[in-house]
Amino acid sequence: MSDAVARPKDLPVDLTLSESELEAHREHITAFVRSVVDDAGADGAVIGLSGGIDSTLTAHLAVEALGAEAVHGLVMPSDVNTEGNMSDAERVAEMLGIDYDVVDIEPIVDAFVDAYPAGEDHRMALGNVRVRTRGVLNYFVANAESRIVLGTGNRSETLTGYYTKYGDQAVDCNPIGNLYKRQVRQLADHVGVPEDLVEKPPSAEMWVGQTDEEEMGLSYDLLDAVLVLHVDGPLSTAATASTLDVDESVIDRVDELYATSEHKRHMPPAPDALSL
Ligand SMILES: Nc1ncnc2c1ncn2[C@@H]1O[C@H](COP(=O)(O)OP(=O)(O)OC[C@H]2O[C@@H]([n+]3cccc(C(=O)O)c3)[C@H](O)[C@@H]2O)[C@@H](O)[C@H]1O
Ligand SMILES: Nc1ncnc2c1ncn2[C@@H]1O[C@H](COP(=O)(O)OP(=O)(O)OP(=O)(O)O)[C@@H](O)[C@H]1O
Ligand SMILES: [Mg+2]
Repeated sequence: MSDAVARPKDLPVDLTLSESELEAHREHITAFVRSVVDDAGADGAVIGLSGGIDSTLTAHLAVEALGAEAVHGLVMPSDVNTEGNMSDAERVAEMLGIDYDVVDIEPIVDAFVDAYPAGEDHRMALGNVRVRTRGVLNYFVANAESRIVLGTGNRSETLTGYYTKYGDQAVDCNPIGNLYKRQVRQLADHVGVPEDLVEKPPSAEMWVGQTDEEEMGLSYDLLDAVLVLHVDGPLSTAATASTLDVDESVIDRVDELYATSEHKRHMPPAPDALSL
């Protein structure tokens, strides 16, 4: 694990949900998924399966909500995904008993690079193309099979903008969108997701070796604590830093992620109507 990741021990903020609270979230989320599908008049849902905890938990709850026959999984490997994650994604589909397809996205990504060769060496731009390509495939299936696209965004990602605009956030709903990352792990454990998947380090897998915590520079547990106390909560920068026993620069970093991602949490703006 990199030294650049701020990871204090024994954080004094406890996000742990009780068993009855976890059960309440489970029922609330499954009811939500059912109502989104019903209100849309859709026949079911489609979800991208990455082998990560967000998609694993969301797929699990979708099957509880809709039944396995109503959920279609897409496993979409690229050249930068590990085989372990892709086989975990297939394992999840098989465990849940859902239909799934494996679609290699690299030829599609290659077509984008052929169309715009100057982008090839831009790691982030190319990673975002991989993410957006999966979004296009999700909607291809959703349109053709009358399904809604299930997103897997959680509150920690939403508040930091840690997703690709019109990529993995291009979805019809985010069932786990109100849970901080730590609570995602807890709920996954509660509903019976295997421990190795619950404990796996989160990765966007947009390039080889990427991990969320290294890129953001702080652990999810610390990030979640700052979000709860300061971004969602009432504490000042100084009070949050003092409560968590971290440097104020950590809080500033989270504030910066929150502020610079504001545009991702809104519909694209247009000028005010001009009355002539
Ligand atoms: N102020 C502003 N107002 C309106 N639009 C603004 C803007 N600033 C940038 N933009 C637009 O947004 C674009 C940048 O946003 P975007 O394309 O999303 O790209 P960006 O935010 O630069 O990168 C995506 C971030 O999300 C992470 N990610 C992506 C996908 C999945 C996961 C995961 O956890 O699985 C994580 C990824 O590692 C990276 O840190 C700019 O090119 C511009 O078009
Ligand atoms: N190779 C892939 N195949 C299919 N879907 C993918 C793939 N990579 C990413 N996705 C989709 O994009 C979503 C966002 O990725 P993200 O990494 O945030 O979540 P995750 O992989 O489920 O969990 P973790 O944060 O633990 O890695 C995934 O939940 C999944 O729906
Ligand atoms: Mg992932």
